[in-house]
Amino acid sequence: MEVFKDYYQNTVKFVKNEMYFSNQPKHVWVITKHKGQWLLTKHKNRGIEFPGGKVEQGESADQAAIREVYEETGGIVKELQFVGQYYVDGKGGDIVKNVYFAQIDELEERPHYYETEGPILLDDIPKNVKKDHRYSFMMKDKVLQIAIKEIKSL
Ligand SMILES: Nc1nc2c([nH]c(=O)n2[C@H]2C[C@H](O)[C@@H](COP(=O)(O)OP(=O)(O)OP(=O)(O)O)O2)c(=O)[nH]1
Repeated sequence: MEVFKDYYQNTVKFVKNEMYFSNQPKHVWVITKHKGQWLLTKHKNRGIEFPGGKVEQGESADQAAIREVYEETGGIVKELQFVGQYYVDGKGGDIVKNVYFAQIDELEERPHYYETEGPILLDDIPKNVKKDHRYSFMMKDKVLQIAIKEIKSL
């Protein structure tokens, strides 16, 4: 287990490859790649981040991951790989979130992208992402680093 502080100084506990905290997590986050580029979205309030959101009633976490990627980027998930799960007792209460990696083949243009402004493609995630106000708080803690390290080893 890796334990660290998030952007808001809340303690995050991350466990790789295992649904350690809950087998019915309520949140998902998906690190996505499209043709060699990172595929992100621009949340209207939080800024640039990988797609994700809440698991809806009657939906599995995996289904939510595929749906959120499509809603927020237009990306059609070809393959979804589970990376790990984390727990944070954060602002707004305690949450458990599944983190995935998804390879996207096809990017469909959509009339709207829910609470986001749609897809953002990047060759690289900037090194100074923590200090860059254009990026969401979700991009500013160790979850991203752990996930990217795991993805490179897949
Ligand atoms: N690292 C961290 N994450 C947090 C904290 N509090 C908190 O709600 N989160 C996560 C859970 C959610 O993914 C996100 C809050 O977003 P939200 O409630 O607006 O929901 P969302 O946009 O992700 O979901 P959706 O409406 O697209 O379904 O941030 C916290 O204190 N630290």
